[in-house]
Amino acid sequence: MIVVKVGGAEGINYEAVAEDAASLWKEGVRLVLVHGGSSETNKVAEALGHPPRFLTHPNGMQSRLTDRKTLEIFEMVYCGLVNKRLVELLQRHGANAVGLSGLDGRLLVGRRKTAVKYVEDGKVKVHRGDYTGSVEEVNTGLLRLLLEAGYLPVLTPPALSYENEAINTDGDTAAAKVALALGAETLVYLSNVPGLLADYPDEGSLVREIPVERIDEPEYMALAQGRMKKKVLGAVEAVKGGIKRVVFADARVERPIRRALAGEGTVVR
Ligand SMILES: Nc1ncnc2c1ncn2[C@@H]1O[C@H](COP(=O)(O)OP(=O)(O)OP(=O)(O)O)[C@@H](O)[C@H]1O
Repeated sequence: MIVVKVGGAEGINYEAVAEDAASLWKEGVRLVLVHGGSSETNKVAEALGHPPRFLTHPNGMQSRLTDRKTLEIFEMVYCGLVNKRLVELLQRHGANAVGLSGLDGRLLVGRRKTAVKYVEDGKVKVHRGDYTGSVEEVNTGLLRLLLEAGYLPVLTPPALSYENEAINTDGDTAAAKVALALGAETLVYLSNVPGLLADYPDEGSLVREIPVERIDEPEYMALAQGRMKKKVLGAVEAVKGGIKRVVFADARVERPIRRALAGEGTVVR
């Protein structure tokens, strides 16, 4: 079983991702796709006159401020535009794909974080009423039902809170939870870069391998900084949880999944 998370940054070759996923599928490889949609969401939000806002948390991480209107725009893009684009392309390439959000059949359930701490002008403040949260449970029964019946699931945030509200949740973490819950051997993260870059955006600085047992060494700790911190630490956690390897690879190329499986990109194991 392979879980592939398709990032939502500019430049993703959806056609190539779908063609590759469908051909693997037809060869009998069991596959679940999870996708993002961040850059399209930003564009649609601008166009609808509700521009994106981001909060910087005390630990330096950033997240999208998600009020009710933002959540609705997020759903339009993730569950609508991006999910259906992938399902259509997969169907065109012969895979019987089914697109589902975390809400459908309680596929991804988690805790809503209504009060979010953020930093502004050097001060820690609290933003209330946010529709964000993290996935804690995956409905593997529903996923197995689909997989066993020959469908290719295409999953997207939002998740469902315990109070049955939609919550914006991080796609990378959701993909890791799905991979762990299904006992996948490989988790692939595709985005618009060749993998993890030690000196972003210099593509020549691609990190080929991160051995999890050496993550505490300064050379590897240095990689777990800024925007990449969540990705690196999330991958380490996934491997520690039982996934054999996590590969960060390029989604701008032909056959992106096969290349990742061949070890092109950053391999965390
Ligand atoms: N050190 C780094 N190595 C690689 N990529 C980096 C690094 N620092 C920042 N990035 C950026 O991180 C982004 C991660 O891509 P990804 O598509 O997963 O975005 P995302 O915001 O997680 O998308 P979504 O939330 O829609 O899934 C890339 O677009 C890349 O440009």
